Amino acid sequence: MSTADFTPAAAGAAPTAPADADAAERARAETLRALLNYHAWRYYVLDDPEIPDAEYDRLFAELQAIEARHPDWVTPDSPTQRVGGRPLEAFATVRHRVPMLSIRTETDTDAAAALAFDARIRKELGLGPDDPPVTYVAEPKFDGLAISLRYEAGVLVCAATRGDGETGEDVTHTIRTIGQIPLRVRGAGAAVLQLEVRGEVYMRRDAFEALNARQRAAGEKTFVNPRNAAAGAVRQLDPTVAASRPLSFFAYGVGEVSPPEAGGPRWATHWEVLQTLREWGFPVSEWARRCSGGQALADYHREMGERRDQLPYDIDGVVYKVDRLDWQQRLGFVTREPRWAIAHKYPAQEQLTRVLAIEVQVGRTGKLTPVAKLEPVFVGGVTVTNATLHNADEVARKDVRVGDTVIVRRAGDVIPEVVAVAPPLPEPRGAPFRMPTHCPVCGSAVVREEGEVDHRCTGGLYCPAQRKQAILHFAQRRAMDIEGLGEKLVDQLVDAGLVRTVADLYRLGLTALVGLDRMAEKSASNVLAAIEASKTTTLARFLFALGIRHVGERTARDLARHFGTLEAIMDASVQTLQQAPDVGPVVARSIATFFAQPHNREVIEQLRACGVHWPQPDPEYGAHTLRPLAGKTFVLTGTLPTLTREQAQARIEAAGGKVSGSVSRKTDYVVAGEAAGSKLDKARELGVPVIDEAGLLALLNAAVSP
Ligand SMILES: NC(=O)c1ccc[n+]([C@@H]2O[C@H](COP(=O)([O-])OP(=O)(O)OC[C@H]3O[C@@H](n4cnc5c(N)ncnc54)[C@H](O)[C@@H]3O)[C@@H](O)[C@H]2O)c1
Ligand SMILES: [Zn+2]
Repeated sequence: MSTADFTPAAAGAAPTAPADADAAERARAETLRALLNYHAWRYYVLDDPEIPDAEYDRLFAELQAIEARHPDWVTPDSPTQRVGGRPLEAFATVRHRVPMLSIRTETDTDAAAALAFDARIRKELGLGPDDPPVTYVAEPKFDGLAISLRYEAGVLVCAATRGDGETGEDVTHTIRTIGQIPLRVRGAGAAVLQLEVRGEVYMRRDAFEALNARQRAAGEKTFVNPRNAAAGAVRQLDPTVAASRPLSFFAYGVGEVSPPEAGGPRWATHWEVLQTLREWGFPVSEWARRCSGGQALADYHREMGERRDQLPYDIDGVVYKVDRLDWQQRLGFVTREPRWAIAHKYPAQEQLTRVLAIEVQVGRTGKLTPVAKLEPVFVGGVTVTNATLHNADEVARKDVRVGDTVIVRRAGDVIPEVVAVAPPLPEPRGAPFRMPTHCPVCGSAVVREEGEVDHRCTGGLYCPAQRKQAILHFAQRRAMDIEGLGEKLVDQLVDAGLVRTVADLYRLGLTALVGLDRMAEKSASNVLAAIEASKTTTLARFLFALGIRHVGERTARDLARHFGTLEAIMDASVQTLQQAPDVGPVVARSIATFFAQPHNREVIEQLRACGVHWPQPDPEYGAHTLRPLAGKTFVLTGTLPTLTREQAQARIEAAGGKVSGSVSRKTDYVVAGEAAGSKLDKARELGVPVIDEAGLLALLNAAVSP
C-alpha cells in the first residue's frame, strides 16, 4: 500500500494542470512537514507512534526529495533539519556538551549503498584510485534509544536522552536501574576526569515478549515494539517502573572526554574507542568489525542481515563509521548528521497493511487464536499474509476490525503480530470481532474459563486440530501406557490418515504399520502388542488418558474412587461432581462440558467397543470415605501441645493425607503450634486455612465416624 493511500493529505494533493504543479508541490511539502512533526512528536515525546517507521521514513524521503529540488523552500522547523524531539517538561534538562546527532539513513537495502558511501568518503577525503582502501568500523544499528552517560572521576553522575540533539532529558534515575550500565568505570577509566559514553538502551526481544505477555494477562495495553517499550521505561518518572522492565545497553561511542593532557585516553581510531570502552566495563557489541573498503562493508551488511533474526534484540540496520578519528574530524557534519557515518537499513520489521478477514485457528491443545488474514505485505524480510491477534480480549483492546489498516510486526522467529490499528479508520467500519461459540474445526462447544484469557475447544478427544496432542497424551506411560507410541510415530499415523481419534489405535493392523517409513516388522508388532496390552487398564488411568482439562492423575484417581464407574462420572451434574474430593467448580464444569460433547462420547464408546476395559466398580471405590484426609496436604509448624511432629504426621497419613515441608497454594491446611514461624506467615499470605491441634484432631475424628 502506498503512502498516498494512507496520508490524510492525499485527498487534497495532486492536481493535474502543470501550471499548478509548483503550488501543489509546495502545499505537499507543507503537509508533509505537519505530518512528520506530528508523528515525530508521537514517537519521540509520547513514545507512542501511530505509524510504522517505514511509513515515517517514506514520508521523510518524500519531503527530502522535494526540498532537494527546491532548497529555498526549506524551513528551519522542517523535520529534515532537526534531530529527535523536544525534551518533556516533566524532566530536568541536560545540555549536551557535544551534540547528539542523527545518522544519515540509507533505506536502499542492496549492497550498492555501501559502495556508494565508500566512494563518497574517498572523494571527500581526496583519495585517488591508487590510495589504499579506507578502514571503517561496521556495527549493528541497535533499535533502542540513544543515551549519553556522564561520568566524573569514574562515577556516573548523569544520564540523558538525546532530546533535540542539543538538550536532552535527565533520566539518571531510570538509567541507574539498568544492571549493564556501570555506576563506576572500571580500571584506568576511573582516572579519566570527564567521560561521556554514548550508547543505546534497548530491550531484548524475549524480555519484550514476556513484558507484553504480562500486559496481556493483566488486561493492559501492549507495546508496539521493543524500542517503544524501552523508551517508555527510560522516560518514566518512577524508577521502579523502569526496573520492572528489563533493559540492556550497548556503548558505541563517546561524547566529551578529558584530553590526554588532563589524564584522558589517547585514541587514534574509533576501533580503539570501542576496545577501551569494553575494558572500562561497558557492554560493546561482539559484532562490531573493522572493514577495509566498500566491498567489506557490503559483505558485512549481508552477513548481519542473515544473522538478524537470530540476534536476541532488534536491529534496524548497520552503521558504517570511518575508523580514523582525524578523518572523522576532517569530514565533519551537516545539519543533523555526521558526514563520516551512515546507517544502512534492513527491510522494516513493521509495515502497514489491510485486514481482509479475521479467522480463528485451533491449536493442538484446543486453544483458539484469532488470526488476521492480511493483504500480503513484505515485513521483516518475508511476505506476511497472516498475523496473530492472540485472543479475544486483545482484539477488543486493539479494536481490530475487517477492513482496517493495521501495523504488522515480524521480528526474529516470533510469529507475525498485529500490533495496532493505524489511522484513519475506514467509514463505515466493519463489525467488532466475536469469538465463535463452536469450534471452527470440529463444532464442539467453545468455553472460556473464569480468570482465563483464552477460549478453548472442548472436543479434545475428537477435534482434528488436537489429534496429535490427544493421542500422545492418551498413550503416555501414566495414562494408557502404550510403549513405542511416541511423537514421530503419532505424526506418521495421523499424517497418513491411519489414526483420526484414539479409538483408531485399536483398529491398527500389522500391514498398515509396516507400510510406514522406517517401520520394521519387529517394532511394528511390538507397538501392536503394547496397544493390545493397554486395553486392560484402570478407571483412573482411563479418565486421565481422556485429556479432560484440569483432570490430572490425582483428580482422575479421586474421581474413580468417589464415583466408582465411568457412567456415574459421565452422568454427574456439575453439582454432584463437586462432591468428589478436591473437585471445585472450575474442574467440575470442565468435566461436565467434556462429557456433554457428543463427539467425545462417541470416541469413548468406540474405545469400549474395541475392548478397552477396567474393573467395575473401581477397587478403591468408597475408600476415601474411610480416609477422610485423602488428597489433602498438610504443613506442620511450631510445637503442638500434645502430639509430637512425628505423631501428627503418622495420624494424618493414616487418614490418607500427606504432609509436606513447605506451604504453597496447593496446601490444604497449615497446622500451627507454639512458636510457629515463617510457614505461618506464608499461609496467611496465600490464604491457606490455619488450624491448631484441636482442629486437626477434629478432622481426624471425622475419619472414624463418616
Ligand atoms: N513511527 C514514527 O512515527 C516515527 C517518527 C519519528 C521517527 N521515527 C523513526 O526514527 C528513526 C529516525 O530517527 P533518528 O533521527 O533518531 O535516527 P536513527 O534512529 O535512525 O539513527 C540515529 C540513532 O541510531 C542509534 N544507533 C544505534 N546503533 C548505533 C551505533 N552502532 N552507532 C551509532 N548510533 C547508533 C543512535 O541512537 C542514534 O541516535 C527512523 O527509523 C524513523 O523511522 C519513527
Ligand atoms: Zn475442536
